[in-house]
Amino acid sequence: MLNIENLTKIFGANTAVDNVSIKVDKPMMIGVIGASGAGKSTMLRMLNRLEDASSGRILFDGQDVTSLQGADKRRWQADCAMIFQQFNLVPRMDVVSNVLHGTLNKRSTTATLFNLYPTSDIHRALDILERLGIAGHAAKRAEALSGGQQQRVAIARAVMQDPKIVLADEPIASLDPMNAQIVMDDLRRLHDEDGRLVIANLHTLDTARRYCDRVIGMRHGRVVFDGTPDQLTTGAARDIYGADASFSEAATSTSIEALNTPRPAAVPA
Ligand SMILES: Nc1ncnc2c1ncn2[C@@H]1O[C@H](COP(=O)(O)OP(=O)(O)OP(=O)(O)O)[C@@H](O)[C@H]1O
Repeated sequence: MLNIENLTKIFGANTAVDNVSIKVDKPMMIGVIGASGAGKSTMLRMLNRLEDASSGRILFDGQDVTSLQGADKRRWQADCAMIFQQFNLVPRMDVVSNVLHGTLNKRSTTATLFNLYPTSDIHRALDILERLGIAGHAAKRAEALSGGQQQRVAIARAVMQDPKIVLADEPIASLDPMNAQIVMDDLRRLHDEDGRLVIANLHTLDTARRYCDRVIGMRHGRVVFDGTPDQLTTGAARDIYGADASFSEAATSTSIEALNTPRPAAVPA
């Protein structure tokens, strides 16, 4: 379904993403790991066309999305929802309106300017918030919510887009361990329950191992590991992070509970 071919991004003298090729045959949850500056964000941003590739192609269901322009590009961006570390909500706007923003790319400018949403969309937004356990906050301003709750609103906004791919760029990097777990559980549900392809940049090995079906390791812009969580040994991690023999997994770990514990259901806010 997704075929990344020889994707490269050059910023001046710096090659941020260097000839990356990745093939994804079916929806799954993919974690991308690597040291700071490895090129993880740049790759994700090229996928949803926030950044243009210097060379290479991204094919989705056979269509080259790297060459899309205008309305076609916006349609692709709607199909390819993005979740950011800092949530990127409109802070003074209420939660349900933030979620309704997920339909922006599919609506006319007039409807958007006058904040006109069909009742069916409002009901859908409330249903999504309900499913994520935060419907009780629907009328509050986004800025009044905790970080974890805001990230769940961002996930709800992504679901509202009904995307084919959900991209998450360090979605839990600003959260405490408990909220990080709730957010990761929600992202996992977008694959398990909705069958979506989810690709998340993660800064901790244990999270990638625990939640992902496939892990891609990047170093200096290149893919240096592509395998299952089981194959992600300490040695493989050392190659990804470029650490010497003293490499400690703890340095890339969060305090999210120990590996292999059953995932609890998301708890309501
Ligand atoms: N807009 C830009 N202009 C110039 N250089 C950039 C730009 N965006 C990223 N870079 C550079 O590209 C390289 C890869 O950055 P990127 O943010 O993709 O890495 P990352 O793996 O996501 O790191 P982090 O985990 O710190 O976010 C870095 O050297 C970075 O400085």
